[in-house]
Amino acid sequence: MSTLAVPRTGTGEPWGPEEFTARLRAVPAGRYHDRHPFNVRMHNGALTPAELRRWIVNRFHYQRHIPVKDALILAKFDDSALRRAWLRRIQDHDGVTEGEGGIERWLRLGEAAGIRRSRLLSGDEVLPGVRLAVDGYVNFCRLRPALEAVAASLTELAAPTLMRTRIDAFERHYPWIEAGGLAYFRTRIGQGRRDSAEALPLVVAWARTREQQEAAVAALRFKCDVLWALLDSIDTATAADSGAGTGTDLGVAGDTPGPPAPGARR
Ligand SMILES: O=C(O)c1cc(C(=O)O)c2c(n1)C(=O)C(=O)c1cc(C(=O)O)[nH]c1-2
Repeated sequence: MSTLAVPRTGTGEPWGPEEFTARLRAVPAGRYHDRHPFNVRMHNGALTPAELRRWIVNRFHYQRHIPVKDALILAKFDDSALRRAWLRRIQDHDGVTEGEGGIERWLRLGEAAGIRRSRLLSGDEVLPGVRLAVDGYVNFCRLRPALEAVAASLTELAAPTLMRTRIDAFERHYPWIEAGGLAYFRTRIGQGRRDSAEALPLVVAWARTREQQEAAVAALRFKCDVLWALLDSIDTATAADSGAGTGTDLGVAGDTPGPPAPGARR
């Protein structure tokens, strides 16, 4: 796992809170997935409907696992206030009642793009690399200490800006997606800000030794790699389409799903 590959000296004096915070912030500033070629093409309006639909289908796999990894993190806390705060994250995605929450909003995004919710829910078209990236994140949160699992969520420091860029890009370049479908992204701007503003002081307070601080920075790097690898996988499927010259649209609403993406799990 990449966290093990990151050298940890752990021998130095701990960084002061300001330096540590700056080092944490520098991670997504340098390697967040907003720079990934697939996202760059999305923002430039260069994606075909088939490519955008493939992204929506595959990103749903990430979305539906966020409350799972948050439940694993919650189980590590021995403090009621912390558990309450983390429970809210789960509710942000699952809703408090049926028909609410981020997962429901993502399903509506799919519908706004012409993808039936049953196709998202089936998971049939999730690419192998996307499965591995998401498993990697969930298992990281399962196995690593709370400090590192919470530090990994700090990619959200960069997410609100990306959400704004994405909303602008969708409105400008992909008007065939019904406007109501963008509610997921609009809601996440505030939630991402609040989540990262809450998590950052926890990480700064919990990491008392240099080794813990370095582990937190490594966790955040690992999470950036998860997001990057996820897009690599989607991008490779896109490249395979172009190579085959098909440009097959896998996502149009209909009772019969299109053929699976190249490399998709059958
Ligand atoms: O669309 C994106 O680019 C993006 C990125 C991230 C992120 O940075 O991890 C999250 C989300 N979206 C998101 O919607 C979301 O709910 C979320 C939760 C978390 C997390 O690690 O706890 N990251 C993200």
